[in-house]
Amino acid sequence: MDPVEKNGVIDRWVKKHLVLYTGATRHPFILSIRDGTIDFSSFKRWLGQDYIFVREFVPFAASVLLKASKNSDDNSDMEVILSGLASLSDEISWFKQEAAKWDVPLSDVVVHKSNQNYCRFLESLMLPAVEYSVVFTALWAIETVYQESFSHCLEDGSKTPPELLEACKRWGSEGFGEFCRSLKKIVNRCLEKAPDEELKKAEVTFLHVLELEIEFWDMSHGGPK
Ligand SMILES: Cc1ncc(CNC=O)c(N)n1
Repeated sequence: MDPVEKNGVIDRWVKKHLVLYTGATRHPFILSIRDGTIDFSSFKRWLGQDYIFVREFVPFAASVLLKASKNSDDNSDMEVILSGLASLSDEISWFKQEAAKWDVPLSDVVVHKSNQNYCRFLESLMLPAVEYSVVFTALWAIETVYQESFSHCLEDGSKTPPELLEACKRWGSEGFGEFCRSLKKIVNRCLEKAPDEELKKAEVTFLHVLELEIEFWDMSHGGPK
């Protein structure tokens, strides 16, 4: 086995699509948090939209859990996803608390087009016919973009405003990093065994997540709409 093969499919894809990957994980929105120049109205816009996204993400994660219980050849997959679902329960409470702190009325957030597109994409992945390896690739990518983005705002030398540290720690912490590494191991295992056509589908799904994440950041970063 050559060293590239040994690293697994995911590392190969990240290398192959590094420009898009970096576009999602080092977006100007994130860089503005890290260098302290962020406009708080952008953060508030992100907060309201992401609360809506996360509420849609819960049934998606649950659909992956369901597929794990039926298709997985490793019964620890289910435990990993279940722990993710448990954190989402915490996360929803956090969003509500944070929104109150920032005076963002969650009940009347108007869903932005980019968010709607992303949620529609999640819905398409919830269909029973979509393969386990494909949905797991999406789950890994969605979580990892946030992990890589927010951990960047906690690194030495970052000037993240203290008001935003808690948000950054939610996804940038070591615990969430460990969770993402567990997801990556599972995806690599699934993809190693996937037939070529399924592998191609998973790669396209990965790229689609990156594009949707970039559009999500764009929406937060841009002017009021
Ligand atoms: C747009 C987007 N992508 C990924 C995440 C992280 N997953 C769950 O919280 C998120 N909250 N929002």
